[in-house]
Amino acid sequence: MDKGSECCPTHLIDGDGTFNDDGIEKFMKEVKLAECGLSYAVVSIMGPQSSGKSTLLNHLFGTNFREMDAFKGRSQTTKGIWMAKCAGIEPCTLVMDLEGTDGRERGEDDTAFEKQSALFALAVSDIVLINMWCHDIGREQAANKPLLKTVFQVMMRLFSPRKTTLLFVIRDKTRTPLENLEPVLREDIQKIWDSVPKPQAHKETPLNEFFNVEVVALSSFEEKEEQFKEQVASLRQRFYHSIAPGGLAGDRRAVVPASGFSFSAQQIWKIIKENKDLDLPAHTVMVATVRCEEIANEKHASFVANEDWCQLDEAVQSHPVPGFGKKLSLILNACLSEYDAEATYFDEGVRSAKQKQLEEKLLQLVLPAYQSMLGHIRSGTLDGFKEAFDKALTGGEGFSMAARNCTESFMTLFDEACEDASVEQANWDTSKVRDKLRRDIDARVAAVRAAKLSELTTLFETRLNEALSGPVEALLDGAGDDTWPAIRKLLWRETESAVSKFSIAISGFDMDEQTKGQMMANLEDYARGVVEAKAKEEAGRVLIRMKDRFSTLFSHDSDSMPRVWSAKEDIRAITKTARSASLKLLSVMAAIRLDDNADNIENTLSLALVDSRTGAVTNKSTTSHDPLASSTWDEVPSSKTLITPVQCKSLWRQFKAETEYTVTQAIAAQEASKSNNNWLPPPWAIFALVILGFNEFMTLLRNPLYVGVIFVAFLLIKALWVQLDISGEFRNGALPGLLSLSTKFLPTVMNLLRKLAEEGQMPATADPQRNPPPTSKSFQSGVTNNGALSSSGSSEVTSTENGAEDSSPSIKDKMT
Ligand SMILES: Nc1nc2c(ncn2[C@@H]2O[C@H](COP(=O)(O)OP(=O)(O)OP(=O)(O)O)[C@@H](O)[C@H]2O)c(=O)[nH]1
Repeated sequence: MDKGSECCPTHLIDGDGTFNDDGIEKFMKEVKLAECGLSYAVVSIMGPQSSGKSTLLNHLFGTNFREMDAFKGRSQTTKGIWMAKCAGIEPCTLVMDLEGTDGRERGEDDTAFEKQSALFALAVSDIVLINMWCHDIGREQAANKPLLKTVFQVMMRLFSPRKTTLLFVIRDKTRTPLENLEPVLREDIQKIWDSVPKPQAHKETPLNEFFNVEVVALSSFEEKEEQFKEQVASLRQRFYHSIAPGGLAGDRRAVVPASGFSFSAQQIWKIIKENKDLDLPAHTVMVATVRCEEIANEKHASFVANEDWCQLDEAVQSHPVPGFGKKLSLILNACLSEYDAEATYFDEGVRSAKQKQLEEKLLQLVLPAYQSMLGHIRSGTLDGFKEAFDKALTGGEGFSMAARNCTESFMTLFDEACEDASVEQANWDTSKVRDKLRRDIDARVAAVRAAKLSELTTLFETRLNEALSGPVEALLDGAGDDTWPAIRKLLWRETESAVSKFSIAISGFDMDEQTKGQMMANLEDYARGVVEAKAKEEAGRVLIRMKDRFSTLFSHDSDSMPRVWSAKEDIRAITKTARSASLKLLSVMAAIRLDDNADNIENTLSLALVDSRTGAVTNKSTTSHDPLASSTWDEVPSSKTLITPVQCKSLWRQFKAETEYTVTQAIAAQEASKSNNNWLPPPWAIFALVILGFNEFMTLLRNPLYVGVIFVAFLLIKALWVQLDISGEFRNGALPGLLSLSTKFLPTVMNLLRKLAEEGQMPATADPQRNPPPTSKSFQSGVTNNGALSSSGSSEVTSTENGAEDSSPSIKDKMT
């Protein structure tokens, strides 16, 4: 017999009924029971004390249970329950050596432990060996009868018990063949079965529904050791593949997977100790629940510590991980597969429920990482969209087309990326993230659209501003009858052109007609606004413009040459024309006329401010009705009024006051011109003088002395004329001129004579070469010097001289 490798038996339950938790765990690890799944069997042996049970097990299974020393006498060696692994038997077979029954050590009445251990053995074992002496068969007082009774009684306490094989091992068989012994034994067993009180449900249940009864007889180990060993070797064969169909083991209902064996045994013993009934199927579920839970927790913990998962989790915090879904699914699958592999033999319902729980727990654990991944995908897609959209717009693609194409392609990219990130085990919904992305993309499109439209609007507004401001200003500057029609024409033309170009420019923005119409209307309004603003601006400068226009027309003739206020100029008519032109300007500036509505402003103004019959300004304050005493014009809305009637009146008054001086100056200049030009006698008098004075004139010409005297007299008179500023004195009238001259005449003559005397004395005292005698030229310059001297002595004279120069160029001409 091949005993294989022996290992030390473990004391599973001690004599006091204490379960050896640590011992069984250690034992399970030693024999690697957890790896066996359902491929293991449990055998236990019961029987009277010192009936050679340990001896049989050691020979049968190659175990190392303590045997009683034959030479020391029959006393109890096995206390409680021991467990060992059978050597060299497949599948893995565990064997339990139970404390012998009927022991003197516990006393006659202490059968509690016997019952408990019997129930434990029946609950845990597939095969129960019942060791009995051959000579007990058929005996009324057989040692194993109470044992069998106990076995059958406790069997009733197992709900839906598994069918256990009871292998009766008849020890020290006699010459009586087994064929004769077995029926007697079975009869004994049946009798005991019948005598056992059963619950109502099992009153009629036959023995073979609970037990497979097998019988084997062995020779005495002590007397016929060789035969004993041979028979044991033969019996051992029956334990090979005991759990296979038709094997020695009973049915395998409610069998606990090997990894749950220790826990199951522990719980069964606990229940037995508490003297409760043992519901094996419920127990199996309980064991499965606990074990599956344990396995699931172990797998969860190992997943948390899994290196691949940790790396993936860390990576996804900072950046998107390509193939995230596949990688995570693989790690999850590996973990769940490990769970399945370990929990596979436990109750199906419990196992799958726990697997689901584990899966949920794991998915809960990885959810934040998945969400991070989705966040990366969303933000990455949005960034990509922005870039592609901007590029498409820069590349000249139409706005709507670019928005649609980019949106579609990037939503598809998002869906693909989500697919790549999706975890096989989870059915997570990405619609919320997708919706958010869609909203972000739409918001971006809307923002870009608003910016582009605003850009376009600003561009067209700037163009309109440039196209309208200058020309409108120029048109208003030359205010006339055609000003507003021309402005209207300009406005219409520029607006039409701008609106049609704007319409083409915004056609790519896929806008509804209403919005489009509104935008074009806004542009039109803007154009009108530009014109109106310009008109307002010009209206603010109307007084300056009026004065400019007045002075331009007043001071320049029809050829734009500066006027000389000679006598022939009609100042009154010129003033009237210039004022009318200024009034025209005022009437043009008074209101905005972009709507081609006729108004009566010009007429009202000219009637109210200029009296056409007399050409003089009418003083309306004296009349009963003043059409300008109003703040609105008839037929002109106040929004279109630039200068109200009252303001016009006030402006006109100011204008008049400020231009009056110019007119006065002109009149004065003309008067001066007239008086300057009147010093010569009339032509007929000159003609008469020539005719009548011809003889005297000829006499003078014939006598050079006369000519010299006349010349000196002329010079003297001329000097006096200049000194006395005779033309200047008479400018203010004849009488004031005569009075002024009468007071100045004598001193001036005296002064002249004194100068002449001084000049006459000089040749006698001075070097005649350095001071030559005065010639006619030096005398003339002396006159000039006198004038200069006089000017230094009398500012009045200087101003008079200057005045003469200014007002009478003819005098100047004569002087030169
Ligand atoms: N007559 C007889 N004696 C045997 C046989 N086998 C073993 N013995 C003897 O019986 C005595 C008890 O043997 P164990 O194997 O210790 O018996 P046990 O039933 O395990 O004893 P406990 O564990 O104390 O209940 C030993 O002295 C053995 O030599 C047998 O087949 N026939």
